[in-house]
Amino acid sequence: MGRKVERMEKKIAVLAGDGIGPEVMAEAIKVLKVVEKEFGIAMAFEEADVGGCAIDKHGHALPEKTLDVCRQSDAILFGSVGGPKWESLPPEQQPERAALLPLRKIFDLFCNLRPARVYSALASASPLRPDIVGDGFDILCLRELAGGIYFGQPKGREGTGPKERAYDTMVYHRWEIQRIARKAFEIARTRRKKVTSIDKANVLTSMVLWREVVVEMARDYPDVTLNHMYVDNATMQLMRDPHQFDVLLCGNMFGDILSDQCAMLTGSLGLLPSASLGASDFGLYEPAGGSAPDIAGQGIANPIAQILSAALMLRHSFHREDAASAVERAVAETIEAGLRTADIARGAQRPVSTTAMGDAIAERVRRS
Ligand SMILES: NC(=O)c1ccc[n+]([C@@H]2O[C@H](COP(=O)([O-])OP(=O)(O)OC[C@H]3O[C@@H](n4cnc5c(N)ncnc54)[C@H](O)[C@@H]3O)[C@@H](O)[C@H]2O)c1
Ligand SMILES: CC(C)[C@H](C(=O)O)[C@@H](O)C(=O)O
Ligand SMILES: [Mg+2]
Repeated sequence: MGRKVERMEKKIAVLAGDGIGPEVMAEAIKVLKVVEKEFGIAMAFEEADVGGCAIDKHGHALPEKTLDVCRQSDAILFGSVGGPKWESLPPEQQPERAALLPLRKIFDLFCNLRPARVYSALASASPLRPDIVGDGFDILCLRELAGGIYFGQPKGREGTGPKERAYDTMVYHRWEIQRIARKAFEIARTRRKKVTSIDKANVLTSMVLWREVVVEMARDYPDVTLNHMYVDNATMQLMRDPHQFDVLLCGNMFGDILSDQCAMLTGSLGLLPSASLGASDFGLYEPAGGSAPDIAGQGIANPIAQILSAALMLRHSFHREDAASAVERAVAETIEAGLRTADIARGAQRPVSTTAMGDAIAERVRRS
């Protein structure tokens, strides 16, 4: 079929984590094993402990050995971390703070792509009215991932009694805004050429700088339309008319919040993949949603976000557009064929298990 055969083996650090992480990860690996065979991409998968399960086994959410596995890999495929079991630990030891945020920071993965698109067969799974969903929409939530209030200093907690206080600081440097804005404009050029920059410049000084820098950067991209929107209005506009958006350029916290909203507007959080990228081909790929403790262990989680994250890895870290789009097509066709996990089943539709959804997608990749 004239497909390119990769000579170099791609090393993938597989960090499944907690809750539904291992369940959905198994389906993504299943699909990647078919890709390996059908598309001639040699892949070596190395599993490593992360999150709450790593705390239980090794006393730390991100053991040094896991970090070494990541350092020696071409990409990280990440599941999810956290859950009620570890919520009583001191905040800085909890899986999210002690594993996921350090991974993003250590590898300087500042650029987080969260593509939210409506599959035509799934339009009825969206909570939006049919006349609003229309033929569907396709929004790229582009989230700055290595700065902002998540990492800004100082942060802390001090004092006791009524005077006890706790604080976080929203900090953005010019260079941090420049590099994520450049990505937004470059990506918009490959799409519908529109960037909506989300801020709260009417209140937050860091967001005043955000807006100024985005305006400056836009001068290099006269072919791209730029507009600005306050984050509170954006939550409303996403419900009212999602079609007005192409690339949503967001800081770290606003992107976290708006991406969950975008996911649900497409039908479920279980559909939204993500790619966290830096300056090189290396990336971390994970579903936008979390460990879903409410459904973990039941075999009913939707594996699509994890499988689509693997597709993003094929595209962005391995530059295999052919394999990436084959996986995305297989997902679309499986949905067209009527398969639904519980989160996207509506009315009389009978939900299938996590494994059945993974099997069906893998089979379609095999036949592609
Ligand atoms: N990347 C990550 O590791 C990550 C991301 C978000 C939340 N978390 C952590 O996960 C834990 C639970 O957080 P939460 O409940 O706020 O958010 P969550 O994303 O885990 O779950 C929110 C809701 O979405 C549903 N959901 C999520 N993914 C799904 C899937 N694949 N299929 C079907 N339904 C799905 C869940 O069942 C739940 O009802 C917390 O510890 C949180 O910090 C981790
Ligand atoms: C688990 C948490 C630290 C994480 C975030 O806030 O970035 C998650 O919500 C996400 O969207 O990736
Ligand atoms: Mg989130």
